[in-house]
Amino acid sequence: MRRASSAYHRDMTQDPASDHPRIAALIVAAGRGLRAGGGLAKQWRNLAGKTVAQWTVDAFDRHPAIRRIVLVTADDAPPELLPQAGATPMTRVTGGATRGASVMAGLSALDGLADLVLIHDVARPGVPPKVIDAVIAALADHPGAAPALAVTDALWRGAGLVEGTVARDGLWRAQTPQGFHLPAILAAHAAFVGDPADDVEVARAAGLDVAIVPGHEDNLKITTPGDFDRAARILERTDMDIRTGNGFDVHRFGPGDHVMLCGVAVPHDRGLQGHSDADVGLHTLTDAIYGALAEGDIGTHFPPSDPQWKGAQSHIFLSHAVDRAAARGFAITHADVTLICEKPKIGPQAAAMRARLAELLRIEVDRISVKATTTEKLGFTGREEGIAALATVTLVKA
Ligand SMILES: Nc1ccn([C@@H]2O[C@H](COP(=O)(O)OP(=O)(O)OP(=O)(O)O)[C@@H](O)[C@H]2O)c(=O)n1
Ligand SMILES: C[C@](O)(CO)[C@H](O)COP(=O)(O)O
Repeated sequence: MRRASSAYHRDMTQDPASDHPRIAALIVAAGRGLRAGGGLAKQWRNLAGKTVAQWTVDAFDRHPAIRRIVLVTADDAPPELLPQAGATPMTRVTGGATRGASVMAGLSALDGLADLVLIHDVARPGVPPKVIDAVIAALADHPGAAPALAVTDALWRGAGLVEGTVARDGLWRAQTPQGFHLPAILAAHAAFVGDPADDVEVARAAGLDVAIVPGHEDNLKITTPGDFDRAARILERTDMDIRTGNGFDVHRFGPGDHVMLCGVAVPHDRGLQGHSDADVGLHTLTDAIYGALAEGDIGTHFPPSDPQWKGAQSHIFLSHAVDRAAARGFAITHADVTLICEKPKIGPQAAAMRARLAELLRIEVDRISVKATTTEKLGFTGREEGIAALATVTLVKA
């Protein structure tokens, strides 16, 4: 049995002889969603900004272990609502009249192209990465693995009146993805007669052991109309992307009668030297934003070798970084700048600097901190040879 490893990389060789199993996600989306009502099948409906199917595809697309996605849909799936592929290759195949038939269509399309397959309901858009991780990890030791939650409420039998209580010990609420070694589950589905509740039933009928791994409440299946609101709340909560960037810069003193710091001209008996106006505070903040975006640094976007930036006002650089963040859907929620110098004194200028940074970052002034420190006469700032600056920014994409 080829062992699943935690060291998955999308750029691994596709060589079937590789030590790493090739893992595919099979997303079944050929159902009619009758219990959810609303006309349009539930997987094509909008949920917190994108279709249910797009959320589900994205959950597997961004999981680093998944090499390939097969999406199973009905022939009449609305073309304009089909999910877009991301970095992971995705193919679409036509499903059947039952869930089992749709799974079989997807498995057949994957034959020979994967070692492990994770079979997932499109109607579970909030599947957390750690649930996918747990299924994959368990496949190292078992031919099948599936997430589930222990039943915690009392269970009754009855209709209108309670007729009895059912022992809940050892009962589980089954979820997906249900993961298997592909050849084994393909053979199991091919041999199965009837309409299985899920792939675990098929696997067990073929004598395959299926390990139970921890499921998650966020992995709910949208089944009835009320599930849409619950799923939207989960996705809005879990899809937040919060980033921190840091920056550091130094400029040396030279001749002059002021220094530019955080966009404010501060009178001083020397100036700061640099290719631009040498505003060490703005440069540091700009680098922090590029860092949070993982888009290089100020030199990447404004090369010092380019004469057009000679003497440039540094707010141009900061505004570019702020525009990049906005274009990527990020809001800057906080910036903290520390200026390191013996002189000039920063305290009397800090309010003006915060106000200018609020304009440039386009956020409220109470989200901006400007502070200063000395190095106790130690080092190059202590000897008053230059000014150093540190910055930290927080970016949030909701
Ligand atoms: N012929 C079918 C039937 C179901 N499914 C998929 O299997 C999963 C099972 O979830 P379920 O809630 O039963 O979906 P539906 O069958 O669409 O819903 P309903 O039973 O309410 O019609 C869903 O992802 C559904 O799209 C499928 O691919 N092909
Ligand atoms: C596979 C499944 O999601 C496990 O919980 C479920 O059985 C499929 O949906 P259905 O509501 O039982 O049709």
